[in-house]
Amino acid sequence: METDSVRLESSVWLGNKRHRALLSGWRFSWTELDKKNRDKTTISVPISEVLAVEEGQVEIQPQKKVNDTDRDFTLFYVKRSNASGGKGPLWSLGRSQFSCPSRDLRDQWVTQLRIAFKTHCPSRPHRLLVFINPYGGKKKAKQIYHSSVAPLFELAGISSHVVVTERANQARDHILKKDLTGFDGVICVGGDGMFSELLHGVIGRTQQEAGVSEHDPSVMLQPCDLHIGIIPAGSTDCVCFATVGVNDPVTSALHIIIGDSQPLDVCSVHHHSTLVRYSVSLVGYGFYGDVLAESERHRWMGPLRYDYSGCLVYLCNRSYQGIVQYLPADSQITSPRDNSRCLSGCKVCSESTERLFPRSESCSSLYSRQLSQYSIESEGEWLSVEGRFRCVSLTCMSSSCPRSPKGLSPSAHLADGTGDLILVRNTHPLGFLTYLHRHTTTQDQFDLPFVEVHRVKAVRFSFSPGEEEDNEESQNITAGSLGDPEMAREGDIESGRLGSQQYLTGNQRDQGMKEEGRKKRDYLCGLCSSKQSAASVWNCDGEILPYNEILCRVHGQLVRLFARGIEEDAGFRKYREGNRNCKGRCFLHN
Ligand SMILES: CCCCCCCCCCCCC/C=C/[C@@H](O)[C@H](COP(=O)(O)O)NC(=O)CCCCC
Ligand SMILES: Nc1ncnc2c1ncn2[C@@H]1O[C@H](COP(=O)(O)OP(=O)(O)O)[C@@H](O)[C@H]1O
Ligand SMILES: [Ca+2]
Repeated sequence: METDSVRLESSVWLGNKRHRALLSGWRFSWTELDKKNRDKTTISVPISEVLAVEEGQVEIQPQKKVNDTDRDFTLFYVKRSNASGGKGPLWSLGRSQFSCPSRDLRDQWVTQLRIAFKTHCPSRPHRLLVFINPYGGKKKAKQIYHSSVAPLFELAGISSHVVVTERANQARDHILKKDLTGFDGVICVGGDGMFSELLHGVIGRTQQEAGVSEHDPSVMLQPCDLHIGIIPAGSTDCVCFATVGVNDPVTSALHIIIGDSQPLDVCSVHHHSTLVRYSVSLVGYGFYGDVLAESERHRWMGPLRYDYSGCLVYLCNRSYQGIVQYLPADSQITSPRDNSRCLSGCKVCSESTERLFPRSESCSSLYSRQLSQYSIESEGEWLSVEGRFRCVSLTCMSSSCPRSPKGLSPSAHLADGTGDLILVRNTHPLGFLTYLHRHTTTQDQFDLPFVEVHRVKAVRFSFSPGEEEDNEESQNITAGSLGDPEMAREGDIESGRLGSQQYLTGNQRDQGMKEEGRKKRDYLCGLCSSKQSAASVWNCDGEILPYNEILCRVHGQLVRLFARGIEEDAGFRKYREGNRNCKGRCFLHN
């Protein structure tokens, strides 16, 4: 329940200008007064966006410096950048130094402001577990964290335990196995692959603790309380961009500090009744799978590897035969072509919370929700599409990123419990180029005769193995029914990005890894030179999955991020669109 807000009002000085400062209604504002005591400009900051109040004149960059005069205090708060001419999603640290008429009044201001943000913002994190991937993106994650993020955490009184990873999956395993008592959130400094490690750790741990089997595709997964924060320092940074609106370490750090909370839909991916991955941004076959596989050979190029591989794969001109079955979402509510955008405070997402988690949920209604949400057995509701596809993608969110500021599905929602399925049928090379190019412009990429898009709750994919992809048996070894997932986790072999990330045991795992490695190698070598009928691989949030058949389900609002969705007003939209129009491509704040 909301407690009464604190109130204080007095005259203060900012530099040599007199102001009236007012703390009231959970806002702190200061108004410049002219010589005749008339109001000039007012700046108003919600208490929820105040980071810290310090006695004296304080600076934190490059180092904390305090000039302790006994009538001064410094306020640190979230400042919307107006570099774009409007209130875009880019935030910076605001700092204002106030001088009070007396020390007593200064002490009152400091006390009251601190009381205000402590009582009004109880969900701010106090202790964070931070994972830094020193090899992600342009290999600048450590520098980004220590120079731009750590000083802000310190200023806000957040203590952090930092782990610089030494191998792939270290962050995931840490979250799965180590004592996390006292941590209010886990943070990754890296790209989408690093985020994915945290996602798997947090979901896996929550299910372990709740006694839920992740391998059962019809199970109702337990929503996760531990928040995930992302400091972007990777190559695509799609999850950060799509949930914050910009890839900027300071903006993300500020969202973390003020304890923002954004629920996120997650898609589970099963192969033959075994959970193989979770995904939030992309489960893609064909073009996106081929680009990812090709890009792994050029990792030394850093983020540019995707552009280079994208061109190569485009020139290969490949398509794949398959069957896609999907369970449509309720088309009465929203549609992927309704031209809406999921922005901060999205009504569709907040109304979905009620639908996904009814308030009067008893044990029995929880059970009935499980059955109704996952009535996979009601075969009549599934629709089927067969054909030859350039690419097939499923995304739980818009998947916007600097390469594509409106994303794979611009009207998708972050937390509505649905995903968008995009089917791009085989077409001539120029047609496909038009489709790809439209991701970077304001033109509608779905308004093409060979593209269809559906809002879905679940999808089954089955691609026909081609001549090179004839070993169904090896897939059973790699990811068949593998028994106790807990046992498997214990002995999980460390692997690079191309290695197995499944929870396998003993010989099965070794054999499976060899097979999987062989398939990936064959795939990479065969790109372009192989026949049209060869299989692609799945791109699952940047991880390669070499299966022909998978089952995907969307789990509404399964995890929570320290974010609030994209804040965008008309001014920023104009700036963004202007940027795009002038160059055709729009790379924002990367
Ligand atoms: C002619 C211009 C073509 C431009 C096409 C642009 C389409 C961009 C859509 C991007 C969707 C991104 C979905 C997110 C995927 C990431 O999870 C994954 C891994 O990221 P990271 O760990 O940071 O490396 N990134 C990719 O798979 C890159 C796909 C790039 C495709 C060109
Ligand atoms: N110390 C490490 N050495 C090797 N790989 C790592 C390490 N730490 C994390 N990884 C793996 O690196 C992959 C890519 O990391 P990411 O931060 O997403 O960078 P990028 O966006 O450039 O792909 C992730 O899948 C992660 O599992
Ligand atoms: Ca969604």
